[in-house]
Amino acid sequence: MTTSSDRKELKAKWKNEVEVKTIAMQEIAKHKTKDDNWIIIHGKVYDVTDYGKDHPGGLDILLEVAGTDATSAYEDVGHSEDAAEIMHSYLVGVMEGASPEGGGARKTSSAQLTHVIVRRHELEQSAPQTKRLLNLRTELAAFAVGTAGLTYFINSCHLLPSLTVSGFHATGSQAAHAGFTQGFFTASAALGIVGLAGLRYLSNASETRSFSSYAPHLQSVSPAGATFKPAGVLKPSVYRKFTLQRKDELSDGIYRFVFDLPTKYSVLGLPIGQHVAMRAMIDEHTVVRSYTPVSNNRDLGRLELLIRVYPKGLMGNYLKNLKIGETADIRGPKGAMKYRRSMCKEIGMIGGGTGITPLYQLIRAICEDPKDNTKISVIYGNRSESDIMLRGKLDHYARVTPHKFKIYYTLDQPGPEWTGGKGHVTKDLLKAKMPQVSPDAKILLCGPPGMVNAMKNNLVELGFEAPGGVSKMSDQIFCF
Ligand code: HEM
Repeated sequence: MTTSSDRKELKAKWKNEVEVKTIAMQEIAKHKTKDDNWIIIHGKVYDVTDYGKDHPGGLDILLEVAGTDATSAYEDVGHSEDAAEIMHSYLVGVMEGASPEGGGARKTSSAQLTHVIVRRHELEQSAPQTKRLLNLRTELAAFAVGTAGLTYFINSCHLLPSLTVSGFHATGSQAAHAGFTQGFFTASAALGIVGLAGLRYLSNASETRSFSSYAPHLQSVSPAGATFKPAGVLKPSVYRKFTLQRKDELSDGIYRFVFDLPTKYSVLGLPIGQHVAMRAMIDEHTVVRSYTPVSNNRDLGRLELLIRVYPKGLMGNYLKNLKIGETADIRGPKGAMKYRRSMCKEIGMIGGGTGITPLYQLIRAICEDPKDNTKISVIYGNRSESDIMLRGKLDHYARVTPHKFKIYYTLDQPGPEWTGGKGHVTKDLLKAKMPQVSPDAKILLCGPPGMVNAMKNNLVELGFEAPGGVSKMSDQIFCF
């Protein structure tokens, strides 16, 4: 972990390093091999040849962008501050034509841009309206309270009757006038109170315009909330501490870890399809792993992870040994997938082992959303029956929403009683279980790299478009 003094040192170093040479694009483009890999991020040139083997995202992904501007790919991943600091040590120059801050080469993904525009639009629209409503509400409240108070005062002092009866020997018209005045004040008070209640109702209703303007405990209205990015507790580039509330071993090696969010009404703020990164110091090394929670924004106050703990798995064992009440560093959301309702008509999913967790996020969102009619077909492969994760939930969705969700389990080592699929996922099985190639169909893959690569090749042979090295929402075959 980098301390604040390390950070200061790095910043000072960085200041000097800004004076580095300017490099032309033609020159940068020549460094595009495993043994000589330069990339551009925000207008700065980095030699990542030596970093490849240590890169938590893998060497291959850095090779995909070798010799090119990798800014948008880098930004799409949602790297942490740590990544930005590590990067400084690999700086070799500034791209010719880039601004001193590197802003010239900075690209903002269209998704981010849309988000900012929508937010600004919402603010412009709603702020004056809310202000107007507030002013009106205050004025009416003052009027109502004032008139009600005056009426009460007049009535309680019997001021009007005494005026009419004793002092002035009221005439018929004076008595009528007093009655009118009393009636006027009473009616004004009543109207003021009714008006106030009406305005309160209207301004509450206006809050439904923007998801983020709800009080947190009102935010999780439906799984469709996933199409927004609610103001959750996660921070994309800063790790926050979350306290372990419980851990259970569900079956051999599969653990559930439940972390508390800051309050019991807090919303995690994870768009469907995205994941979180967890960081820990293990044997003096910083270890970072990505996990997709099985809880979502509807599960207020908690973050739930389902993890297979392998005997040598660093983070799995770290979590297994974490005590209740201790904290873990988590940041997010991360990842290129942000599911939107009815993003396509059919989704095929192929999951292997723990790779079911990101797929499950989408399955849950779609099956629990009556307005989402996307059809999902899943092939879920495991070694043995006891390795199948989330089986109860998956079978439940297949039972209650059979018109949109089908699942086919296959095992490498099935027991004698097993009636599902056996062995590896073949091209024939893909043909039988996955959607046909169409612009309205997507295939999502998540599992061990061997499985993912084999599936990619088979699907491409079946006619699906081959994806690039860095996953994009627009890919027909999307790899988590
Ligand atoms: C000098 C440049 C880079 C540095 C220092 C760097 C560093 C890191 C670090 C520290 C992580 C762990 C997570 C975090 O703390 O953010 C990470 C993850 C990752 N990085 Fe990079 N990175 C670089 C460039 C890139 C580029 C150009 C790409 C894409 C083409 C990329 C793709 C990824 C991916 C996919 C992950 C894994 C994310 C996950 O597991 O959720 N990185 N990187």
